[in-house]
Amino acid sequence: MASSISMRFTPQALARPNRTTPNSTKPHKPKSQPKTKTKLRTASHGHPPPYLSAVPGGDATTFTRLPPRDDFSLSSFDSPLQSPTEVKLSESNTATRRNHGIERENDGLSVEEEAFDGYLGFDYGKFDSPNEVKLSGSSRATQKTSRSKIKRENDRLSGEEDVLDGDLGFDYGKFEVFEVNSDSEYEDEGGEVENVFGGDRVEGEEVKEKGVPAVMRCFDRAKIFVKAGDGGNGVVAFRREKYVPLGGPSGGDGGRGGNVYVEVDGSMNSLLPFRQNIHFRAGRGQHGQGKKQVGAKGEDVVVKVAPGTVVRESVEGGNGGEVLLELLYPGQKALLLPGGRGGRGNASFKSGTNKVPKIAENGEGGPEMWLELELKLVADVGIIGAPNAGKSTLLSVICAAQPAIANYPFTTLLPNLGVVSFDYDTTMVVADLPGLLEGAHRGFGLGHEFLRHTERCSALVHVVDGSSQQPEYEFDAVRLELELFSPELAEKPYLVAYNKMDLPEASERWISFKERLQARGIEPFCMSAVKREGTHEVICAAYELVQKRDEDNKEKGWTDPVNLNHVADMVQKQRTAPISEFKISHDSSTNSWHVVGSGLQRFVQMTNWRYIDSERRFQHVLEACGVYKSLIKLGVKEGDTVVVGDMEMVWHDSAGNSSTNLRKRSPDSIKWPQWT
Ligand SMILES: Nc1nc2c(ncn2[C@@H]2O[C@H](COP(=O)(O)OP(=O)(O)OP(=O)(O)O)[C@@H](O)[C@H]2O)c(=O)[nH]1
Ligand SMILES: [Mg+2]
Repeated sequence: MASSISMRFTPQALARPNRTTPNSTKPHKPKSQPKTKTKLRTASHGHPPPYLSAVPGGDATTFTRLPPRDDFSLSSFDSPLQSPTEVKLSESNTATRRNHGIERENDGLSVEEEAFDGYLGFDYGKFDSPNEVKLSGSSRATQKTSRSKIKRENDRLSGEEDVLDGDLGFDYGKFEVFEVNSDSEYEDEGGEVENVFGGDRVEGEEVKEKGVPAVMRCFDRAKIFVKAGDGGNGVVAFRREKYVPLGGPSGGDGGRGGNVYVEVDGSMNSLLPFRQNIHFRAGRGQHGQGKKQVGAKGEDVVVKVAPGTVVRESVEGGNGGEVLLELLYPGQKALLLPGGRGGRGNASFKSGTNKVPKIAENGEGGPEMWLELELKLVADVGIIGAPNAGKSTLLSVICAAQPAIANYPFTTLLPNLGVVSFDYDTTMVVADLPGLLEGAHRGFGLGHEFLRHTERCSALVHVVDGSSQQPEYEFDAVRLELELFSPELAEKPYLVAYNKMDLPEASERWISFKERLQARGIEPFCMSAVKREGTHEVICAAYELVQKRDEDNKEKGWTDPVNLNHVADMVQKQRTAPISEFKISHDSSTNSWHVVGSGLQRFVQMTNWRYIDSERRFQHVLEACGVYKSLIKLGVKEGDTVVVGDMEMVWHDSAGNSSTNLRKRSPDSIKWPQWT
């Protein structure tokens, strides 16, 4: 390819969520946000507890730590003086959470908040005073969802009032953060240890891990509910026509329920649309009608996802269950859940022995499940490194991508993709990831959230900031974070690119850095991304690693999973489970017997108890598949409760006519199966 393409997950995309549902075919209509004015409630009475009193001196490190993620709920938010605000993914306006008043007084520290909007970004560039926290934000007036005021007074500094243009997410663009010491804890004047960012942190307790704010989580993770359509019911009908006596049964079958598909939409680059729409239900089949008319099929539902989406079964309390699908390429379409079969009408039950059947089935229930979607970038090479190392600069000089570059950490908040073209045939996708901090695995910074995107990369380029105080320490810290995140990731082939060689401090340290790494068996590269020197060598070496990896994979016989419909196949297999496969368990305390088997369960669910013949058929099937025999063998007694599927029945020892052993309880006590 002569020209390079670049894709970028723009923060603006977060600020203006796409309101179209993934399965919608309607053109996108921007909806105006409701103008909710959220006035900040400040604790104006009395003095709130001191925020910080004194900052003990700490050893300066080359790393600047971000506060733990708990700071997204500043202690003032947790204050009992203020009404708690619930944040839900479904809420389009997340700004309400952030627009609560903050008022603190403190002897040693002033905290000033103006606005939270836009997206996450720490500005360490304005890193003035070691004991001052400033939170301020520029107004990104794309969606003025709410306006709030934060007034802050301080014993030393006069308060300042600012109007918030509440938007999605934080704008840390002008977020000035003081250098916190290693534990984000400070001793106040009384000598007590206090958590800077509020919360009930107990000494020695692990730093609470928290995800990024909802708006960012939605970018690459989502939880959705899918349900295939139920089948339509069959009906009992008889042909009535002039001059046609005894027209016979003519009840039609119900229609099949709609299927649930998952399709890769090349135009999507995030899972953000799932913020608005998380329930996907296929239509149910129509009921059958007289004249042997079969019900119409239910409408299918197509869940559209971005390329690189991993679909997992959601496990309660777990971190995602088994991987069901990995959808990498646009156009891939998987049948996930097939709709339920339509119930048969009485025309289908006509036989030589029963010419006037008064029986019809319910439609089969459509399966349903909660899914966890995770978007992983499909990149060949991932650029990793500490914040401000020059990762984005490297991406910008090797391809046409134009990521934001600035001289402060966390310029890159979301991964940037770029396509590097070597010649017409050879291209390579490179991802520039947000910077990694020491402690990232415990939730510091942003980079950790995006590390999983590198799981698909064949190789990593580790950019080291040569101008930092201790480049080797920086290198080791990032490597350690990789290992802590995932040992497999740390085993990926990588190369080290020592950057900013144009700066004298970097070139001075290069020789010692190189020698130390060589002693460890690593051959580092040096480059100046800004001057485009040495970058070509780095990227060519990365390409070689990618090629080598691909060849290794080919040798191992690695292939993409071909059958995308295997979940649907599994469902179908379960459906065809023979009715004679069941297990019986006995509860002696209640004298009840539970007959469990997926074939039987399905049979009970599809039995329409409104028709007398249905019950007769039910008894007959239970006898034929050996349930009666097994129960008698296990010692069932007169009056015992027998639960088959959802149906509760009572056992009667009736000699001779064994087919009526199981009878429904008196109408009041019957527990009817739930179909809806
Ligand atoms: N002198 C010099 N400066 C560089 C070089 N490469 C990058 N920079 C500067 O370093 C600063 C940070 O560069 P970025 O590319 O934004 O760094 P990054 O690693 O993407 O940073 P984050 O996205 O915040 O993690 C910018 O001011 C760049 O101009 C280089 O080779 N020489
Ligand atoms: Mg960057």
